[in-house]
Amino acid sequence: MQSDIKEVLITEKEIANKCAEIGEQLTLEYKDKFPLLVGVLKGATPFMADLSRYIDTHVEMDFMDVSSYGSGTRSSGEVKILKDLDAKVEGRDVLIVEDIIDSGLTLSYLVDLFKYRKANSVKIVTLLDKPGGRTAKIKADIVGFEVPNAFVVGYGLDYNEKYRNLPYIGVLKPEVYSV
Ligand SMILES: O=P(O)(O)OC[C@H]1O[C@H](OP(=O)(O)OP(=O)(O)O)[C@H](O)[C@@H]1O
Ligand SMILES: Nc1nc2[nH]cnc2c(=O)[nH]1
Repeated sequence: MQSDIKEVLITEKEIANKCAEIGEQLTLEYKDKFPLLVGVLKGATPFMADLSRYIDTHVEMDFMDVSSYGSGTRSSGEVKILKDLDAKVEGRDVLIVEDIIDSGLTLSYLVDLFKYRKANSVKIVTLLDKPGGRTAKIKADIVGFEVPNAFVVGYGLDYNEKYRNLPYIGVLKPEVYSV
């Protein structure tokens, strides 16, 4: 698997340090608020797992599966709910935990949905931000790293369901992409 990687953009150590730093910030921000952490499946699972262990206050953890990507590297532009939350959102301080904001379509859909469901507050933490890919008007409250306008894989992010289990973020060799 690792021989398919052209370049490592963010190392395992850099990700771990960032999770600790953001976790500390969230601990202060959500002290005594019992926020609802919403992990967006499947890509955000490693970040949700690692980040949550650095938040030293009570949180509720739930997951939602929405998809705007079919197979490959292009957004279909249409967001579908594949799995909804178990938790009720009304009155809650919601923190959406994402692996990446690219076009912004997934997150702008989720923010609107949680506001419609009467959340007390809706914030976004994303490990990666790709501002060059943006089509929707959306900004994360907390960003781990900015990445260039290239398709990245690893640490939850896939290419055709592979590479999610890479411990770092990287870019694939061109010959790996199917045409
Ligand atoms: O800003 P956007 O252009 O909407 O892209 C971001 C979304 O795309 C990826 O999810 P994907 O739909 O590929 O599902 P996955 O996490 O299950 O791979 C990623 O995990 C984000 O949720
Ligand atoms: N794997 C992966 N999924 C994405 N979804 C939106 N942008 C990306 C990206 O760069 N890589």
